[in-house]
Amino acid sequence: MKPFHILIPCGGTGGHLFPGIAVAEKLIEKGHHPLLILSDKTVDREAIKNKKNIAWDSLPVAGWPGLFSSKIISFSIKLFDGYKKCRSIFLSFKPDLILAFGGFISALPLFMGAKRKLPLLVHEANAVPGLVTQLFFKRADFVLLGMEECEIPLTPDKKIFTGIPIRKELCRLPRNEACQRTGLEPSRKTLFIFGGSQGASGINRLMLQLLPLWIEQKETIQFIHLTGPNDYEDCLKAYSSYGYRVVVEPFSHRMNLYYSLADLVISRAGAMTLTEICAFGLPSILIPYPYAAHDHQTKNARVLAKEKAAFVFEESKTTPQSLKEAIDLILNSSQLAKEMGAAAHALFKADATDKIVEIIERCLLKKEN
Ligand SMILES: CC(=O)N[C@H]1[C@@H](OP(=O)(O)OP(=O)(O)OC[C@H]2O[C@@H](n3ccc(=O)[nH]c3=O)[C@H](O)[C@@H]2O)O[C@H](CO)[C@@H](O)[C@@H]1O
Repeated sequence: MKPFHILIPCGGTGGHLFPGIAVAEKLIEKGHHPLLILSDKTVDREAIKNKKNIAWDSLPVAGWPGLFSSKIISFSIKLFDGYKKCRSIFLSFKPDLILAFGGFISALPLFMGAKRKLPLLVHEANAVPGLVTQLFFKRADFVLLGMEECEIPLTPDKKIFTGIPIRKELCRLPRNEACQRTGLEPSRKTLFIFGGSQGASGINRLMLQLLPLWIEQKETIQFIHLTGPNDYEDCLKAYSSYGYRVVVEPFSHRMNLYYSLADLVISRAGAMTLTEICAFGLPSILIPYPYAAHDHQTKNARVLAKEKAAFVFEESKTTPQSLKEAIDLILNSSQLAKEMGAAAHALFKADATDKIVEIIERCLLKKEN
């Protein structure tokens, strides 16, 4: 097959960007030329910085602020600049197909791709379709679903359940090796806490309130806590003041080490995070972000809860005591932990990347003929 140019808008947040990276790496392996379109946000720069082999550009656009928002003027200016930049990317890169992973960054490339009658693929990671999917699903050649539960009013031949592509470096390491590389101990129970790609102040707050309750288990437990940029110092100080064994980072590129060590994950319920929990077959306690659009994180979390793979806690009703009870229940019952992990692993679609690349190539061949 001749090499094609594939434009992949996937910036704005780790949950969109990491699947884009996974597909881009596979496309490069197959001799194609992908170009990722990112946003100007720090999280995008952080996530792409170790991927020197992947070409990317960025658009200066912002998310839709709402019609009556005071940010509507700055949104419009950015949209105009974004339009000009996007047009120049189309002129120089000459894409053959657009694969969009949703989020505000996808709208302009999909719009321009549609105007040029290019094949369009829209990947919807969540259990509820986001704004971009709602705007473009009718025009897309195929909508690719991260979760089968996502309802989109299309005939079954137009929507394909692919799952969510996972970065190839996210593979399990032996516990001893992961401990050596993190300074943690293999014999201790390990809680892995994080809040998606940008941290979660709600989860950080709950954990800080919880820390005094574990003092008696201090010698048998250890923590890995990715805080996001805002609460890093406070969290680090709190763990140190109680003398816990812990790794605290604002953002980490060592997710494979941490998933390999985790006995239990406590996290938000972003779609990419859930896919990774399932890939590693881990039990989890999910605290969905309460302000996510259409409460999609709660619906994502329910997909795991329905299979008894995760406990779901509503942030506003969660107390440190209720959270600790659930954590202790899972950590103290290896049978329960094993069953939850196995239920999570059964939900994992290991061939998501291959399937998406196959669909891309099928669309390109059809366009050629
Ligand atoms: C608040 C909100 O609306 N968040 C959305 C956003 O979340 P967000 O960007 O947080 O995405 P996810 O939770 O799905 O994924 C987070 C990703 O960041 C990685 N990671 C995280 C922390 C870290 O230190 N290092 C690191 O590499 C994780 O391994 C994972 O790959 O996009 C997701 C995909 O559409 C949605 O499901 C989420 O609901």
